[in-house]
Amino acid sequence: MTQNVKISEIVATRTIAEIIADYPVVQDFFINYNLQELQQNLTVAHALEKMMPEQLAEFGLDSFSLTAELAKFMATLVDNQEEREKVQTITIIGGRNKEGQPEDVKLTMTAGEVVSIVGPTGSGKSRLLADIECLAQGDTPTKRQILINEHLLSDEERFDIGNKLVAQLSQNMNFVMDLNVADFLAMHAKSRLCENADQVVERCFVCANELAGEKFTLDTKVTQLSGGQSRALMIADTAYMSASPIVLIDEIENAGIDRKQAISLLTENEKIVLISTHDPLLALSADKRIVIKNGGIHKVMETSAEEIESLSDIEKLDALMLEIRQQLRRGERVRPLKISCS
Ligand SMILES: Nc1ncnc2c1ncn2[C@@H]1O[C@H](COP(=O)(O)OP(=O)(O)OP(=O)(O)O)[C@@H](O)[C@H]1O
Repeated sequence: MTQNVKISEIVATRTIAEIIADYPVVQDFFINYNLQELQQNLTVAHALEKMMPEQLAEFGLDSFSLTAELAKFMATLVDNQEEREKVQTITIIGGRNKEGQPEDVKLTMTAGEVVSIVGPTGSGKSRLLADIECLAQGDTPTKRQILINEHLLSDEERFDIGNKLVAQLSQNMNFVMDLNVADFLAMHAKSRLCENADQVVERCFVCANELAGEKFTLDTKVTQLSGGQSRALMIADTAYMSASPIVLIDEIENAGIDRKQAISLLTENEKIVLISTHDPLLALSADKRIVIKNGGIHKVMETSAEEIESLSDIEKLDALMLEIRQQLRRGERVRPLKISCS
């Protein structure tokens, strides 16, 4: 409420130029209503007075309702920003494993932390990600609770903020809209109120192509992208356009993309990143790992100094496997290997 009063005051008293200086995305609001010609040295109300009423009537608006629309737009902008900035920690409070035994865990993850989730196939890794995605409150099969900043969320908060807090990159991504890559990215940039949308779209495209094995163009239809290319596109999209402070990744390893680069991209900007994985390189690149067994959190382990040291050897092994994969893909014979085990 106080926030909305403050925004109304800003809209009523500041010039358009001043508002745009503080909230650059507001420029897009005026472009949407074809009002880019408004005199920027005036307040919104004064600038609108100087316009032909027909111009606004085209959108079924008058000066009063347009000012109210702008205040609403700015309030949403500020609310979203504040909610994201507010997330310092997420906490998992244990529930029950598949046999109904208690999961004796309270695990808190802080902004900037990368946590991997490991465990046998079918053990419950994706379930844990799903619990975080829906901000579970004891109402999923695991009976876990997820706290934000150490607080239980009310139903209203949970459904109101869930979508804004969590970005999910799942195993199977199917695009349903038949847009090309350029339009798809532009649509996302717009709906997420990105500043400098054109630049962000370009950056996403270049980055997605760096991550993906096979190149694609801005004209490629998203429905024609391969699994790996779609994954790469969505990783770049999440990294550059999503302001969600929590990123959940379900098995990135089979996508044929540069996983290390993908993770370092996603871990920029103080996000909390959780990755379910069977890949040793990814598991050990995290700050800690959650070990899942029989549907429950069995252990939480910090990545040790020794494990970090062995990462460079694991990377060499990984590069070797990649090279073998490439040879197979190119239709070549796999060259003899010379491996020494210590
Ligand atoms: N604590 C639990 N209580 C009840 N059901 C559970 C629990 N944990 C997981 N499950 C269920 O077990 C099934 C397998 O779990 P899930 O798909 O999360 O496994 P996974 O480790 O991600 O497997 P994969 O490595 O093959 O992707 C799912 O149906 C899930 O809902």
